[in-house]
Amino acid sequence: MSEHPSKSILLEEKQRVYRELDRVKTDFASRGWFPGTSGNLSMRVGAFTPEQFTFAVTASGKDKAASTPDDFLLVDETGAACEPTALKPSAETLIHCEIYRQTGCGAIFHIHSVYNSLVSELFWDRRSVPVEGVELIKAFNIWDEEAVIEVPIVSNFANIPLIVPEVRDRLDKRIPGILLRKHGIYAWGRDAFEARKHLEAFEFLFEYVYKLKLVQGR
Ligand SMILES: CSC[C@@H](O)[C@@H](O)C(=O)COP(=O)(O)O
Ligand SMILES: [Zn+2]
Repeated sequence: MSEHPSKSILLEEKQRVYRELDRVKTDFASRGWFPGTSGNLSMRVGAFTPEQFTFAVTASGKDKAASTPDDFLLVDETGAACEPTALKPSAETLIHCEIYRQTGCGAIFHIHSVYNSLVSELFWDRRSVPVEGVELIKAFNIWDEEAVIEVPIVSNFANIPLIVPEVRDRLDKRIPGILLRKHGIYAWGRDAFEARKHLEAFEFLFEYVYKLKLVQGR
């Protein structure tokens, strides 16, 4: 049997990823994107196949505005810790696992915001948020004139494993994000830079969609 990739991950790579996640965490905390300890972040490390991969993820329930040596841990494709640790991975780690498996992306950022929660409920009946012809759609590398996109919304069960099959079924590889109803968004990209760019674009677009609906009164 071949060695799990986590075993060969260099200490330097792990430290580099932890530092990068810490910078993102500090930035998002300053924007108020982690209310009440919500949200979680992850970045992949080492080799990837859909069957076997490793990623660094935020520990569960931490104050995400603080930086401590206990903020992150490495987990495998099943969400289990790769090293002996007292830390608990994010309660939503299995959602990260599924997104990595489906997309092979390099980073996944999850935040709760008022606008992403509002649109996830306003458009729940159609199970997606339509965004029509807004320039920032280009942040998703979609360049069509007056592009129309639909951002998928899935159920928000308290039992996280129940959410995973819905994520698998509804994830649209053209759209680097998925909403959980009245909960928040998962956005991803090939690296931390791209995942952050996508998340910022989603948050802009959700505020736009919500406010447009409000002023149009429909
Ligand atoms: C504290 S409310 C938010 C949580 O229930 C959850 O949705 C969340 O985003 C953070 O969970 P965590 O286990 O810290 O990663
Ligand atoms: Zn959450």
